[in-house]
Amino acid sequence: MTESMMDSQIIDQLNSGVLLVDLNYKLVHWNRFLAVHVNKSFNDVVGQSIFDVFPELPRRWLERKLNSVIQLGTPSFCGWEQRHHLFELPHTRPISTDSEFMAQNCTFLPYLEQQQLAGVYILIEDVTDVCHYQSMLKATMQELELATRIDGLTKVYNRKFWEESLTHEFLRAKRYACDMSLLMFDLDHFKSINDNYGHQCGDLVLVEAAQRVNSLLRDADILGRYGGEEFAVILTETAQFGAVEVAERIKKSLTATPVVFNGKEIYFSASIGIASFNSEQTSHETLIAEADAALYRAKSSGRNKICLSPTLYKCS
Ligand SMILES: Nc1nc2c(ncn2[C@@H]2O[C@H](COP(=O)(O)OP(=O)(O)OP(=O)(O)O)[C@@H](O)[C@H]2O)c(=O)[nH]1
Repeated sequence: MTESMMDSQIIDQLNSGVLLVDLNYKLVHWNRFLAVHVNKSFNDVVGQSIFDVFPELPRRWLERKLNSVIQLGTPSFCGWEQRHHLFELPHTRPISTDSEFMAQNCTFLPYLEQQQLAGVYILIEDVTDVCHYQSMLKATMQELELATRIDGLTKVYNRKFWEESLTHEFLRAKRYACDMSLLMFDLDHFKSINDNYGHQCGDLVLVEAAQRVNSLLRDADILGRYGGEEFAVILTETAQFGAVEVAERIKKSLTATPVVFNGKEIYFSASIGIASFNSEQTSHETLIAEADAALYRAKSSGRNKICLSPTLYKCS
């Protein structure tokens, strides 16, 4: 057995495509893997241009690639992350993937005959599994990243992310002298809802309150769960007057209809504190402290009220 016969037997056993083109891009050889996946025997295609056999190939790009291998005599590579596939070969994996075609890593190697460059070998490696698992990993990472920002119960932002956002918005407002307001609201007598109807009912009220408020806000506003039954909203580009309007809407929406739990109607309300950005405030914490003080006044003046910071506005 000659060395070249052994080579071609090994090449035929490979679980990757091996294809040889001459300097005019005509097919000189391909292995069994390709014959199976293209569903054509080598004899059907020998001597034909690679671009006729695979009309889907990006001709200009591939010609440039092959030319550089021919001219420089050095290998080249195209991974699936750059191009998912070059050749439209079906994949045979029993997994659902994003594409009906096999994801490929393609390597281009100079082919020498008697020390002379005579063509280019193209190795086609099936990386459908790698591509699939990478996509799954990416999706999971994105979900995880989202989970670190979201409150598990109410699905609004958690306190950590919300406070980071406030830091950012505060700096922006200070730098560009923008309007910005903060609403902090706390459900009234929430303990008695838990005590009278159970924690599941309390949870339902929290979820419903968050949803109602979220539906009233602009896309640029940032709603977060600050703690237990306390929420906070950053109203970007919103001065005090606008913030009062939003607070009135929230107050109305929360009290308008009850939550129904086990056939019982549970009415609920919230007390709301408002603080607006001004250039004398030194940090976002000042703003929180002012909104919190206003919320405290809303509670102590009877609940289901809106109060502004500082005390220049009477609670309504
Ligand atoms: N169901 C439920 N209850 C919660 C959750 N987080 C905090 N709480 C409850 O919320 C209640 C808050 O009670 P308080 O701080 O006394 O406030 P309140 O009863 O709303 O009274 P005011 O705020 O003064 O109107 C406590 O009973 C907490 O256990 C939660 O995620 N789910």
